[in-house]
Amino acid sequence: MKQAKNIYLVGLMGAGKTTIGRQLAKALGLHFYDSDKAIEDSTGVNIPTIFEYEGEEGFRLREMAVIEQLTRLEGIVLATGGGAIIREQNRIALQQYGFVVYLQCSVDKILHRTRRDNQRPLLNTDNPRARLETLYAEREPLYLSCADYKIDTGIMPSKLVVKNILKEFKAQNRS
Ligand SMILES: Nc1ncnc2c1ncn2[C@@H]1O[C@H](COP(=O)(O)OP(=O)(O)OP(=O)(O)O)[C@@H](O)[C@H]1O
Ligand SMILES: O=C(O)C1=C[C@@H](O)[C@@H](O)[C@H](O)C1
Ligand SMILES: [Mg+2]
Repeated sequence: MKQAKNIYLVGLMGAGKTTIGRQLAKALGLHFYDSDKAIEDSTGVNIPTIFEYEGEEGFRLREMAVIEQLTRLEGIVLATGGGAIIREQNRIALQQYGFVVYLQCSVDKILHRTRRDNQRPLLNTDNPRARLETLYAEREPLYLSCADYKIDTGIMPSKLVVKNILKEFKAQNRS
């Protein structure tokens, strides 16, 4: 079993990566990073603007560069962008350097959580439910393929999600 010093969170938009990631980092005394925020900080613009000017492809290239940088750090909790696992290079880096947790969440819950937010360009469509269902179907196998642990964030409070992840992370570090 691997003994990772980092926790990397993967999962769809609104699954809770930022929320859970911050709490995990606090509990473990680790630094928290968010690949979306790192991209925004380095470009000085928000994600919808990057999509507008560079398209999804431009965004994915930036995301890959940021993940390459962040996976060099040791002792961090990293919330990855919802689509980071699309690129094989990212999946390999995440698997290699961290304990990867897939935050699973139903489409219904995600729609509810993201209903008032317009910061997610892929959901700015006439039919966000259909879009999410497609993304879920396409990405679920990829999330699972690189995850060391998965947990459903739609059925329990974030505190309990954090408690379960901490238990698994500590167990893999002991074995
Ligand atoms: N376990 C949970 N139970 C209830 N609500 C939650 C839970 N986890 C997160 N939320 C809520 O869901 C919303 C989305 O969570 P968050 O922003 O952490 O998702 P995310 O995975 O980082 O999304 P993105 O990929 O778009 O950055 C927030 O309003 C948060 O408070
Ligand atoms: O699911 C996705 O592809 C995305 C999720 C967000 O975290 C951002 O990375 C961006 O909006 C794209
Ligand atoms: Mg987030």
